[in-house]
Amino acid sequence: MRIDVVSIFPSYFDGLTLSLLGKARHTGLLDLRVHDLRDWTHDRHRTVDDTPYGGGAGMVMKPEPWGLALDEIAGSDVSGTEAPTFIFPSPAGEVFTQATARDLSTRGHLVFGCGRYEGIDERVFEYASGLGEVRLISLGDYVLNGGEVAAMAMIEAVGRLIPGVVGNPESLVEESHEDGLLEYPSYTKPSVWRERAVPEVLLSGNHGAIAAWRREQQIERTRRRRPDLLPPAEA
Ligand SMILES: COc1cccc(Cn2ccc3ccc(-c4cc(N)[nH]n4)cc32)c1
Repeated sequence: MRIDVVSIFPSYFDGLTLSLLGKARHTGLLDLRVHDLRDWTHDRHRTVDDTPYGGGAGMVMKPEPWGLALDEIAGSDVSGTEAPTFIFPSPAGEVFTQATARDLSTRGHLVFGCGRYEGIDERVFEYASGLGEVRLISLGDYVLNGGEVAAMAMIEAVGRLIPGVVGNPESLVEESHEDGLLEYPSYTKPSVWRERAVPEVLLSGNHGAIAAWRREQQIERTRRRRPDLLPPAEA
């Protein structure tokens, strides 16, 4: 998979050289390219923003640099297999879920456009829809200062689903949200820690009992913390 990121703060993404995604980049499983939007400006001050038409507080990101950036990135996709999917983090977008991550992980080329200020000129999204699918995606119902943190989270959630990135694919199945429920509690040695013992069933070697206990824990946790996720049968 190829992922391009466009931002006025490209160093935000230095963290993606570490750990599993860093390894995936090194082995070629993930082709991640980070771009500075100011590279597509042509004035002395490398201007990317201006005042909003209609008035209002703050500044809006100018469409010209974005149009040049998206044209170059979309045009550089030599695989030519499919058009890129453009993802713009936005407080006004669809909410990102594990299902969104699974969907995006099946695509060949993602382009993340990270806005700042009060957002990006709306015509950029309209223009990008002529280059590929456009998705405005929110990380959740809270306000960030820009799209970079949201893009980092989405890139990690999508990147780890690429076959080969996470060593043991089984670990992708049993985790929270994969089966719609929150994951069960985990324990490791020592079996007693500060007078707190590991649940006996986990030491029993009875795999059927362990699986049943874990499922019950998932349902109980989901009922307590995220009743909205409970399937009707378990409500
Ligand atoms: C109402 O508050 C805002 C209205 C407009 C713009 C901004 C700041 N901002 C600029 C670009 C940008 C991209 C994403 C997000 C964002 C995503 C999520 N889940 N929260 N916030 C916020 C962004 C704040």
